[in-house]
Amino acid sequence: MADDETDVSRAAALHRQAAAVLAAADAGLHALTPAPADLRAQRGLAERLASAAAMLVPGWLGANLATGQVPPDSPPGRPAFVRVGTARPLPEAGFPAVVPLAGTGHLTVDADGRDPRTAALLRAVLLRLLASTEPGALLVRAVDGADAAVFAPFAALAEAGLMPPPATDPVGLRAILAEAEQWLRLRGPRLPEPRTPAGRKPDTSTEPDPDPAAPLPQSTDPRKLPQSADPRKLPQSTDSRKHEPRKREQRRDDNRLLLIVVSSFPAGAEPVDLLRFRELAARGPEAGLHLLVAGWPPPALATGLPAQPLPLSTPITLREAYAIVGDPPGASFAAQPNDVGLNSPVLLDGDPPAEMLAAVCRRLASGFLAFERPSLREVLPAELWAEDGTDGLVTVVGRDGERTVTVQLTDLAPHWLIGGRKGAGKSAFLTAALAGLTARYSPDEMTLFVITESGDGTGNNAPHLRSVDGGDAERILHHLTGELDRRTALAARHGTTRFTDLRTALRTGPQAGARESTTPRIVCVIDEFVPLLEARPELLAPLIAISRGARSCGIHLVLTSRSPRAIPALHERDGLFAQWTVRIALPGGGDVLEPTNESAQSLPAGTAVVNTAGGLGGPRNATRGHERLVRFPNPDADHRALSELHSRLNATPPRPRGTPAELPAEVLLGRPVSTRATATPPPPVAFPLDAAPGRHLAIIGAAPEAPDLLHAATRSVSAHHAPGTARFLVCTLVPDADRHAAALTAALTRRHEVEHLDPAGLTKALELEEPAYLVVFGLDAGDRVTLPPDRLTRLLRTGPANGVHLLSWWRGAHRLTGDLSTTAAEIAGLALLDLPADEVGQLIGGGAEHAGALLHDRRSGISTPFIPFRTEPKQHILPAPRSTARPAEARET
Ligand SMILES: Nc1ncnc2c1ncn2[C@@H]1O[C@H](COP(=O)(O)OP(=O)(O)OP(=O)(O)O)[C@@H](O)[C@H]1O
Repeated sequence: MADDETDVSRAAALHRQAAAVLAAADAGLHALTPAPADLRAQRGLAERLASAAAMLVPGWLGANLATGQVPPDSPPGRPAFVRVGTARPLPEAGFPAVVPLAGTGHLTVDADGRDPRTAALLRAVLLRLLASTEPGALLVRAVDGADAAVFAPFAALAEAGLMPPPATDPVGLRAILAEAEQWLRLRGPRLPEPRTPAGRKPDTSTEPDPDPAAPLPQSTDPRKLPQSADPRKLPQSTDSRKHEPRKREQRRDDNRLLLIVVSSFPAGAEPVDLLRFRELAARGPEAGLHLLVAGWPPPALATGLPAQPLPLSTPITLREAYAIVGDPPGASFAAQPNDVGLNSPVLLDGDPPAEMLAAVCRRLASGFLAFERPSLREVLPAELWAEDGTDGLVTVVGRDGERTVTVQLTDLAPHWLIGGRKGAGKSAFLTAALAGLTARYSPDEMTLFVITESGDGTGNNAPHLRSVDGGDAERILHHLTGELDRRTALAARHGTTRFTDLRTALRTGPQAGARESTTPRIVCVIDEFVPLLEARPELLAPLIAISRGARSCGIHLVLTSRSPRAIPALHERDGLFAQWTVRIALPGGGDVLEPTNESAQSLPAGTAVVNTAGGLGGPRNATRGHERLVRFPNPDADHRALSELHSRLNATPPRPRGTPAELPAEVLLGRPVSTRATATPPPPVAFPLDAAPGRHLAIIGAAPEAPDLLHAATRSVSAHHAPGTARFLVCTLVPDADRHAAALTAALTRRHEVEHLDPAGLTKALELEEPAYLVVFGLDAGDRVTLPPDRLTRLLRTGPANGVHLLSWWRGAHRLTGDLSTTAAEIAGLALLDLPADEVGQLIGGGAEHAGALLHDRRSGISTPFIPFRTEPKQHILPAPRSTARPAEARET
C-alpha cells in the first residue's frame, strides 16, 4: 500500500512538473509571438501593401517574373517605382518591396555584381525598366569593372546600339561619366567641375573625346553673313554641334531617361570618379538621369573619402538570407519616427527567366532601330555656309547615343575610307555627310567632285559639285593632279607645308582677292573605287599622288567600297591607305579596320563605326577613345529635307564663279562623224575652254545652222556649270541673229546670270577680268570702234586665265583672214561650217579639204569633222551674208 502511495505521489509530482513546464512554455510562447489579433493585422497590412504595390508598379515594373508568365504591358510613362523583391514580415505574409526611381532617385546595393544575388537583382530591375518603357526612351550605360559578365544576357541591345557593351576599365567608366555630365548640361542645372578633396581637377585625359556638344571655333570668314541676313538660314534645322541635342530632345521626348548601371567599379577607378558619381546622383533625378550602383561605396577605391551613401538613393544592404531596404530619398518606410528603413526582411528578386529576358531584348532592339535613327536635319547646321574651311572641313555624320559625332577632313586627317557590304548604306552615309559639308561650307570654301558608276550615287546637286559622270574619272583625277601641282608651286612660293598656312597666306598676302587666292579645299568622292581601279589601274598613280599631297594642298579623297581589301597592295606599307587615319565601317565593312579590330562585327543597319586611328582596335566590347559607334540618317527617308537643302543651296548668294579648282568647261559641238557602229555612243566632239591663252571658239560659216550651233554650244557650256555659278554676256551684231540670241538668252536665264549687250557694251566687255562667257552672234560685223583690235587681242590672250572666254559666230572667214587676221590668229578653236576649201586652207593651213563641219584646235593642230548639234529644225534659213561685206556696212544692217 505504502508503495502505491509513493507511486501516486511521484506521478502527481511529475504531473505538476509537467503542468509547470507547459505553463512556462505557454507563457514563453505568449511572450514570443504576437497576439492573434496582431497577426491578423499584419496579414491585412501585407495584403493592403500588396494591392498598393500593384498600383504603384503595374505590369513589368512589379510582376513576379519568377513565374515565367509574361506580365501585361505597363501603362505608358516613366517608371516612377520599381520592385526589388518581396518583403516578408511573416513567413506566410508578404508584399512586393518597391523603391522609387524615375523623378526621385537612385538605388545602391552594398555588395557588387560578383555576388550572384546582386547580379540577379540588377538584371531583374534592368529588365523591368527596359520592358516597361518605349524602345529608346530609356538609354542604358553599364559598367562591369570586374568583368563578371553581369550584362551578357543583354548583348542584343548592345548590337542594336541601345545599350553599348559595358565599360570594363577606367577609360570606359570616364566616357560614361562624361556622357552623363553632358546629359545634365543639356537638361539640368549647371554641373560644377568635380574636385578631389585636395581641390585637384579630375584627370579626364583618358576620356575618349572632347565634348562634341561644345561649339567649334567660330568662323573667321569676313564674308559670313549675320544671323539677320538669313537667306542662308535653315529655319527648321538645328546646328547639331551647338543646339541640336537640346532641340531634338525637346521635340522628340522630354521623358527620356538615362540609366547608368554599375555592377562593379573597375580597379583603376579613382576617388575623383566616385565624386563625379556623387555629383551626378545629386543632380540627376530632375534631369532624367538615374543610377543603379552596386558595390557602393566601393571601400577599396574610396581611399580618402568617407563611405557616404550616394545622394538621393535608396540603399539595399545584403544579409545572409535576406536584404534590408533603407529609406528612400526624402521619405521613410518606417512607421515610428526613430526607425530607419523598411521594417521587414526582403527576399531580393532572382534572375528573370532567360527566355523572357531574351525576348524583351529582341523586341527592344528592333523597335529601337527605327526609333533612334537621327533625321537628316540633325546633321545640318542652323545656318548655311557659315563655316570657314581654312583649318579643315568638319561635319556631323550622326549620333552616338546622345552625342553628335563629327568627322573631319583636315591637313592631318585628310581622307576617309568607307567600307560596307552591298546595301549597307554607304550611299546614304555619303549623301548625309556631303549634305552636311555643302551646307556648312560655301563653294568658295569647298569644291566637290563625285565619281560614281551610276552618276547618281549621292543625290547631290549642290553648287559645289563639279562632275558626277563616272566616265570623267580620268579627266577629274588628272585635273586634280594638275591642281596639286599648281598648289604645290604656290606652297613653295609662300614657303608653307600645310594647306591651312597656304590658305591663310593667300588670303592675307598682297595677292588677296586675286583669282589665285580663291583656293577652296577640294573633296573628291569615288564611290566603289575597287572596280574602277581594277578596270583602270593607270588611275592608281594620280590617286596616290593626290593622297600624298593632300596635307599641303587641301585636296581630300573620300573612297567607298564593298570590298576595300580586294586590292591588298593598297593596304600594305606605303600603299594608298598607309596614312589614312579616318576609317568608317558600315555593316559588312570591317575590312576598312585593322584585322584585329572587331568593333564592326554584326553592325545593324543604319550604324557605322567611325575610327580615327587608321582602323586600330581590339575586342568588340571595349570602349575606345578613337572609335565611335554612330547612327546615321537615312536620306531615303528624308527626301524633303534633302531637296529643300539643295534648293536653298542653289538659291543662296554669294554665287561663286569659276575657280581654279573647277574643271574647265568644254564646248560640245556635235557628234563625231563615224562610219563604224559601236556599242556605246562615242563622246561628242568638244573643245576645252581651259585657262591657256586663246581658248576661245569661233564658229565660221554662212550656213543656216551656224548661229544655231553657237546657241547649242553655249548651252552645253551652261550645263557644265552648276546653276547660278556662271555668267553669260550675249550680244548680236546682225539683226538676223536676234531670234537666236533671244532664244539663247531665255534658255540661259533659267540657269545662270545673263546680260544682253549692245555694241557699246560689247566694247566694254572686252576688258572683262571677272569670269564670264562672251557670246557674240555675227562678230564679223563689228567695226574697229566696236572691236578695237588691241583690246580684242588682249582679251583673246589673257581672258582665259581670268575665266573669260569668247564664243562667237562669224558669217564668213573674210575678216579672220583679212583685217583681223593677226588678232584672230589668237583664237584657238575654229568650227568651220561648209567653208570653201580655199578659206579652210587659209584658216588652218594648206591641203585641208572638207565639206561639212570641222573643228580645228590650233593648239593640238588636230581637225575633227563633226555633225553639228542643233536646237531647232532645219527650216530656218538665214540669208547668206555677203562674204565681201565691209564691217561698216554690216553694222548698219
Ligand atoms: N540610316 C539608315 N537606317 C536605316 N536604313 C538605311 C539607312 N541608310 C540607308 N538605309 C537603307 O539601306 C538601303 C541601302 O542603302 P544604300 O543604297 O545607301 O546602300 P549602299 O551601301 O550604297 O548599297 P550599294 O553597295 O548597293 O551601293 C536603302 O534601302 C536605304 O533606305
